[in-house]
Amino acid sequence: QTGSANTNPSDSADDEYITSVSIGTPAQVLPLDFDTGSSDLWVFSSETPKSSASGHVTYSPSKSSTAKKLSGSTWSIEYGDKSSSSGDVYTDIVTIGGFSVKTQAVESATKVSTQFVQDTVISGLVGLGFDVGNQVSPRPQKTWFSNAASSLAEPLFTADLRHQETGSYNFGFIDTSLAKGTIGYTPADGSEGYWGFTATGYSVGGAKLNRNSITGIADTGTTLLLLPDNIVDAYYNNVESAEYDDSQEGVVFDCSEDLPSFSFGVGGQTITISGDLLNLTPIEEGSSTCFGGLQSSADIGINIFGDVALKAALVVFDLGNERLGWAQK
Ligand SMILES: CC[C@H](C)[C@H](NC(=O)[C@H](C)NC(=O)[C@@H](CCSC)NC[C@@H](N)Cc1ccccc1)C(=O)O
Repeated sequence: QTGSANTNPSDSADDEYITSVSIGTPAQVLPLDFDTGSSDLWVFSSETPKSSASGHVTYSPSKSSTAKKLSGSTWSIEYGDKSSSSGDVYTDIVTIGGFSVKTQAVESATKVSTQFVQDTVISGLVGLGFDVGNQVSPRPQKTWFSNAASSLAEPLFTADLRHQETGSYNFGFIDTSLAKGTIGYTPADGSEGYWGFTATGYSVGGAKLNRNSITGIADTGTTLLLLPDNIVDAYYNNVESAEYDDSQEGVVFDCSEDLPSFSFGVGGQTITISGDLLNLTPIEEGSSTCFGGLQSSADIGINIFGDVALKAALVVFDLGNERLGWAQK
C-alpha cells in the first residue's frame, strides 16, 4: 500500500507547507504542517480556548464515532523558535494521502502559544521525526508514519517541496520522475528524534565542493537553511549589499541582487540551491530589501536543512534503512 498527498506553500515566502489530513468518522479535514523536526501529531480542537482557536479549523473528538480518549495521557512541546503547545490525547482514524492509520494518537491542544494562535493557515503539526522524540506521557506514542510503515510497500516517505507551487509527500514509494539527479543516500541518526545527517562539504556559486563536513537535520517544519557563521559569512561575502539587520534578526540585501547558488555534498551527490531559492522574500510588502534564505544556526546550536534546502531536492526519509536520500530537482 502507498499514500500520496499534495502539499502547498502557506504564503509568498514559502514559510510553511500545508497538507490536508482527515481525522475521525465522519472525516474532519484539517490543514496541517508536516514536520520531520518533531514527533507529535497535535491539532487545534474543541478543547482549545475559543479565543486561541478563532480562525483555525478545529478537530472535535466528540463528533467522531471512532475517537477514544487516551485517559491519563498528556503532552507538552516546546520548539526551537520558542513556540509551544500542550494538551490531552485521543486516538482516532487518521488518513493522509489515501492511507489510513486506524488508531493514531491525536494530541488535542488545550494550550497553544501566540505564534500558533496567529498562524491561522495551519491547525497543527504532523510530526514525522523518530518515535523517540514523542512527548506524550506517561506512555509516548508513535508517529503516523511509524504506525503506517509496516503496512506500506516500503518503510519510507519522500518530500518534494516546491517554490510557490504544489509539491507532495509520498508514503511507501519513491517517484524518481520528481528528480533530475540520482538519489544519494547517507546514514540518518534518529537518536535525538530528528533526521540527522552529515553533508560532506559545500561551495558557493558553483565552485568545487570543499571537504568541510556539516552535521545537521533535515527539517520540513523549518523555513530556512540554518548553518554555522563561517559558512553564512563565506556566502554573503559574495553579496555586495548584504548586511545583518537587527530588527529582522538576519542578513538582508537589495532584492535586485543576483544571488550566488549554494551547494552541499551528500551521499556522493551534489545538491545545488539556486540563487533565487536563497532570496526568501521582501522584508515587508513592497520593500526593495529582501531577507536571506540562508541564516546563522549559532543561536540554536544545531544546523537545520529546512525548506530552503529541501526545495532544491527530492528527499527520501528511509526509516527501514535508517538513511536519508537526496536527489537534485
Ligand atoms: C531546541 C528546541 C526545543 C527545546 C526542543 N524541541 C525540538 O527540538 C522540537 C521537537 N523541534 C524543533 O523545535 C525544530 C527542530 C529542532 S530545532 C533545535 N523543528 C520543528 C519546528 N520547526 C516545528 C515548528 C513548526 C511550525 C511552527 C513552529 C515550530 C526540545 O524539546 O528539546
